[in-house]
Amino acid sequence: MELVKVKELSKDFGGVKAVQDINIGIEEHEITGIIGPNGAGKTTFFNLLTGIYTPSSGEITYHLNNKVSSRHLKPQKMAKYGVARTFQNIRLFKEMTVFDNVLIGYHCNMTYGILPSILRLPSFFKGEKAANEKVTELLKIFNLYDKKDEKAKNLSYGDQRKVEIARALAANPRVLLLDEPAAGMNPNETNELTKLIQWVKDYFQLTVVLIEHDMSLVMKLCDKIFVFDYGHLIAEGTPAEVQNNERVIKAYLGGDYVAQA
Ligand SMILES: Nc1ncnc2c1ncn2[C@@H]1O[C@H](COP(=O)(O)OP(=O)(O)OP(=O)(O)O)[C@@H](O)[C@H]1O
Repeated sequence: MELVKVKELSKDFGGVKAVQDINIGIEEHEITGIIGPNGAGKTTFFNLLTGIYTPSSGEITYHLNNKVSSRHLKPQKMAKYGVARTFQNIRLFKEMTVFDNVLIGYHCNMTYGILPSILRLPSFFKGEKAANEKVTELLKIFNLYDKKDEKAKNLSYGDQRKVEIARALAANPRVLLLDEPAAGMNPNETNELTKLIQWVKDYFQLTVVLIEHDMSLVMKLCDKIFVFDYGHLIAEGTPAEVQNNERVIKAYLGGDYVAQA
């Protein structure tokens, strides 16, 4: 079943056509990769998917609990719809602890309002307990529990990326969008992350969409790959299909990559 349908989607910035006439469907419970050279339009596409940008034309439709289409997409509403994301440039609260950074992701799940918090009503304590349990579970999954009281800024780059993913998962999403999750990671960290993404996808029954330049991660993880170049969709298919696509080889991967793959 298609969870996200993108129809004739375009985004212009003045004269720059960042995304042009994209038509794709994202299947539920699959890992979908968006790849392409620098400037191909991948991040712009994510920003359209999460309501940061409004399309110049075309439409995005999420088939979640309710049908949600482009004109209702707003960044602050995405978590409520069941869509969470991470960013290419890590956006943690650097002075806050690892635990509190992940806890923030949970806040949109809190069912009690401000009054129960102020009055310390039972619903407040119940909510706090559930939040603590969820954050603890996620930190253990990401092997970060020992670092829960560290300030985020003191963690390695790889660990900061994991905190960001854990924070996105704390919102209990159905769709997880990862913008270059392995950027800045060494090969061991990338390998660990590759396994983790697969694991959390299965465990939390997620639909994952990721942008990534690291081809080892993309080729191992993705069920389907869409290749962008100059804002256009130039190819789509399984990792094997995409690797052997002439247009992709020319535009992006290069002959060397195919030899390694
Ligand atoms: N806010 C903006 N204003 C003007 N131009 C923009 C804006 N955002 C992106 N662009 C332009 O749109 C094109 C696509 O950029 P985008 O960042 O989406 O590419 P990308 O595939 O994510 O690249 P990278 O892999 O380097 O992150 C580029 O030419 C970029 O300069």
